[in-house]
Order: sequence, then C-alpha cells, then structure tokens
Amino acid sequence: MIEATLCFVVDGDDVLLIEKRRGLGEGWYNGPGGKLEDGETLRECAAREVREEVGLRIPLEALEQAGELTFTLDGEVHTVCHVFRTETYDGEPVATEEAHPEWVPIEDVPYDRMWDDDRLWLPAVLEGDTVEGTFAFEGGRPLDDAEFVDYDLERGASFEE
Ligand SMILES: Nc1nc2c([nH]c(=O)n2[C@H]2C[C@H](O)[C@@H](COP(=O)(O)OP(=O)(O)OP(=O)(O)O)O2)c(=O)[nH]1
Repeated sequence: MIEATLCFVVDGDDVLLIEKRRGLGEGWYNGPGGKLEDGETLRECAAREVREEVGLRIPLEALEQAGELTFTLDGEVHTVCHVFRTETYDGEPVATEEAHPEWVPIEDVPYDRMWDDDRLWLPAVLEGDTVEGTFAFEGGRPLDDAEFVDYDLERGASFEE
C-alpha cells in the first residue's frame, strides 16, 4: 500500500495546479504531491513535494488537513492519499522536470483533464470543507489506466493529527 499526499495552495479565487510531466497521472492536472518517504510526517511530505515540484515554501503549521482518500484497485487498497489545503506560501511557482504549475480560477478547475474522481471531492476541499472517501478502480495496473467504477464519500470528516 502506498501512502501519499496532495496539497492545494489557494490564493484568493485561484488554486495552484500542476500539469504532471511524468509518473502516475502524467499529462493530467493535479495538486503537487507524492509518496511519503521513510521517517517523515504527512505534513513534511506535503511541504517537501510542493517545494520539489513547484519551488514554493509552506510552513508546516499552515497546512490544513482537508481529506483522506483511499484508492482501491481490483478490490485491494492501492494508495491512501492525505489531502492538505493552505493559503500560506512563500515564493513564486516555477516549472520543474516533474510539474508545470498554473494558477487556475477555482470556478474553472479542468476536471475533464484530471483523475475521474476529483470532481467528486475537490470542490469541497477548495471550499474549505473536509472529505473522507473510498474510490474503487478496476482493470489492473497502473492505477491511471484503470477504470473508476464506484465510490463512497463523506463531507465534514475530522482527522487525527
Ligand atoms: N487528484 C488525484 N490524485 C491521485 C489520485 N490517485 C493518486 O494516486 N493520486 C495522487 C497521489 C500522489 O500524490 C500522486 C502519485 O504519486 P507520485 O507523484 O509520487 O507518483 P509517481 O509515479 O510520479 O512517483 P515518483 O516517481 O514521483 O515517486 O497521485 C486520484 O484519483 N486523484
């Protein structure tokens, strides 16, 4: 099972998305994020991924826990993804080998160029709500080639630190 984070940086009416240039979800829009490394906390992972992928610095205490998403593939847990939201950052986004950053109006988030499940939970996260859900994919690896078939989603979730 993979443990990963995603981080959505909100500035006024805009959110910072990346066009992912390699790896899982290549060519799609997402928030910066990636896999948890040994010995780091979820917040450290989220801040590191934002720094590595788009060059922004985020104080750990400014990261709000906004979601816990479980992705299953053919009936088994594939990834648990911890979603963070923040309005605090330092620096300007820069493109890297991994990601092309883009400020996008929250009203115009390109859900047709994102993972199929994102339209179900990301609007709530961008409104400042919290979500907890399970999203079922079928059809074999890799996850981004599998078909999104079912989900269970709750808003207003609370998380243990
Ligand atoms: N928005 C969204 N993100 C997802 C979904 N499924 C899923 O794994 N992700 C996220 C979790 C991670 O942040 C990211 C994949 O991790 P990653 O970026 O480390 O993957 P990678 O294959 O590029 O790995 P790496 O070489 O960079 O370590 O995609 C989904 O359905 N929606």
